[in-house]
Amino acid sequence: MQTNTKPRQERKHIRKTNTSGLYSRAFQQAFVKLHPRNMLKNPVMFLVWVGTIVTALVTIEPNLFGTSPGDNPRLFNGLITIILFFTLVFANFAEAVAEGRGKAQADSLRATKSDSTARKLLPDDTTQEVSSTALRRGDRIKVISGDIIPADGEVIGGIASVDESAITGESAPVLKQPGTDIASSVTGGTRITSDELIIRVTADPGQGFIDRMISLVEGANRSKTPNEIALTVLLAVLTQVFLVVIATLPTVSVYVKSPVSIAVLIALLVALIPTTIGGLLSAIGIAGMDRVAQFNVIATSGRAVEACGDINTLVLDKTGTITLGNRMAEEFITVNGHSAKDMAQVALASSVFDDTPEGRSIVTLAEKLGARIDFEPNEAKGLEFSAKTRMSGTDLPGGIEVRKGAVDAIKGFVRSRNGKLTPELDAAFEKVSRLGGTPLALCKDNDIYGVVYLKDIIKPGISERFDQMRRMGIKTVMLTGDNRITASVIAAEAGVDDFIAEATPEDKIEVIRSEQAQGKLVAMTGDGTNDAPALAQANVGVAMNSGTQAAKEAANMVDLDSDPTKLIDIVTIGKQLLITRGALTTFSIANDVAKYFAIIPAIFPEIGVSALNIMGLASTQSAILSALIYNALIIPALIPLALTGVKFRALSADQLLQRNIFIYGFGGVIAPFIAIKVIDVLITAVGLA
Ligand SMILES: Nc1ncnc2c1ncn2[C@@H]1O[C@H](COP(=O)(O)OP(=O)(O)OP(=O)(O)O)[C@@H](O)[C@H]1O
Ligand SMILES: [K+]
Ligand SMILES: [Mg+2]
Repeated sequence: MQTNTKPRQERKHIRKTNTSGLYSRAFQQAFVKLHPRNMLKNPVMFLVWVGTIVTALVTIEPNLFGTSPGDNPRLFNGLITIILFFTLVFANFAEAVAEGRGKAQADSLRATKSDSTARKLLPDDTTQEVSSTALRRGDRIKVISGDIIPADGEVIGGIASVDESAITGESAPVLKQPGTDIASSVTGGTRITSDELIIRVTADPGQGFIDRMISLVEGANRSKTPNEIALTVLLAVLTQVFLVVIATLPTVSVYVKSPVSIAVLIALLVALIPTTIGGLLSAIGIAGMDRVAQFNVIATSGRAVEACGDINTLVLDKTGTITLGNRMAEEFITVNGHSAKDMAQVALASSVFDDTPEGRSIVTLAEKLGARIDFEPNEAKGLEFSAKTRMSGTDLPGGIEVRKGAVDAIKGFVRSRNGKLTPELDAAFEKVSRLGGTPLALCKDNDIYGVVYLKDIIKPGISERFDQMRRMGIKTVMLTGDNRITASVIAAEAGVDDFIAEATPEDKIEVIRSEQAQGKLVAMTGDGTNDAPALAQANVGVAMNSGTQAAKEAANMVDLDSDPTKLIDIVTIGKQLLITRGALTTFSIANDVAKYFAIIPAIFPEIGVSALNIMGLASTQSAILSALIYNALIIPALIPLALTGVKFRALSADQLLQRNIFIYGFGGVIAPFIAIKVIDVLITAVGLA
């Protein structure tokens, strides 16, 4: 087996979104989002919202809820109100920036959509000009070179090249023709660049692929993911606990003769409840979907992206996913005393009707070796390759049957016609298999002529990717229709954990089910109609954009670049999303330690808790304001991290947890001590407190 030693070509396809004006629009949105209907969705921030209103009231009338202590309660309460207000604005800003990136992408997609006129084919095959919005599922339309295809559909006539760059960003035109699974589906909004096509419309207006993409990247129907809901509930419970604790403080404070004003209580509450993660939570989720979109993958829901982070098992095809997949006939190995010329002749006859890349490469090699068609093609009949029979071939005039296919399939064919099998055949089969190639046996009636060596190459860099997966605790399973020896050679070289050889399409769904029965979450890629049930069964199913409509509908993600290895990148993004959320939650809660040390001694200076005043803050007021200012500023400070995700390393879940607790837990305790002290010095210097 030869492998390419060139470094792996990075096929990143990061989509560029126009970010000019993104921040100013997000800043405006941050104010719009202050509407109570919006704030209610986030219990932690809603409490801050209520607190802001109360502090605003005691700014206007300091004695509204009992007397406010201090020299100038109005100034102090006013400062608290401003800081709380900005805490809300910063949290909304985080969400708006995350949403804004998706909106920019939606706008660029929308630009590809235009209400054009379409040529609808009437039952008598004459054409009628109609508006593209009048087209319905089932209509037949004609598109000619230069047209924007007005709707999603299946090609039922003609052959033409189509520029799909509007959705894939890839400028090379794609050939479209009827019949073939892959090449017969077209997407509305793409442009036909040659010839003409007859298309059967498969989507009503507004329901097409681009329409769905727009609403997805816009987050129009984004709903919270299960993990996000769980965390929201946890944060709400934590918030309630602090609320109860703070509510008992006035009683305590009367007892220790150190009255605490309502504004101070609210400041203390806001400092202690998890506003950092509460403010960044939805931004983290939106950014995760957005990162997937930047990889040119469209996810149908945030849930799907998040599920990627929990994946235990990755099911991958061999041909085209782990290997480059353009299997070419490399060599004909003759058996049973047949000459090379005779074998080439039979190989050509077996493949003239075989339209697969394998079939075409066999024709090319046979012709190179001098073979020529020596029968009347109109009197012969082609037998298409199927993954079930694992054979293809031609019925020649005069009842002669020429077949090629998987060696055991051809052996079965020959045996059923009382042909003889020789050890020579097994030797040729083994030779090709041990090279990691696909051996195809070739026969004419019951006589075996030899073995065709279909050569394939493992994608450069793929074994490093599998190593990465293993370190993350993800099991990789390779599925192939190929024989056991070839499968084991490729599996060993690529470094997958497990493989299944001689797999039928049904085996795929079986593998997924059995992994799921053990409580595993499974991800897979696929493109054919065959794959649709397996894509639906998998927890994460990624369909290739080049695939059939059925596969795309069954999947929860569509890869616009049709690159099966993208699944590995998506899993990484999902993991990163979960890790980012965990890290920022840890950080947010660890922050409380420092805020506690800053505020409690400041509130109760009389009763000796000043022993806690290890920070040596200037005054009660300065301590409270410093803690609150830190609490507000930490949100925008962490927006970049929330949007890009914490730096990702391929480690097991346990190692990652340890590492993150160390960095974000320990860092979360230390950072506010320093920051609050610095803010205290600054605001004292400018005379604010
Ligand atoms: N055009 C063809 N004509 C005859 N036999 C073929 C042809 N293409 C493939 N085969 C045989 O059928 C087997 C099954 O093919 P199938 O496409 O299901 O699996 P595969 O391509 O080998 O594996 P993978 O699951 O990685 O795609 C192949 O291993 C090969 O032996
Ligand atoms: K807080
Ligand atoms: Mg295949």
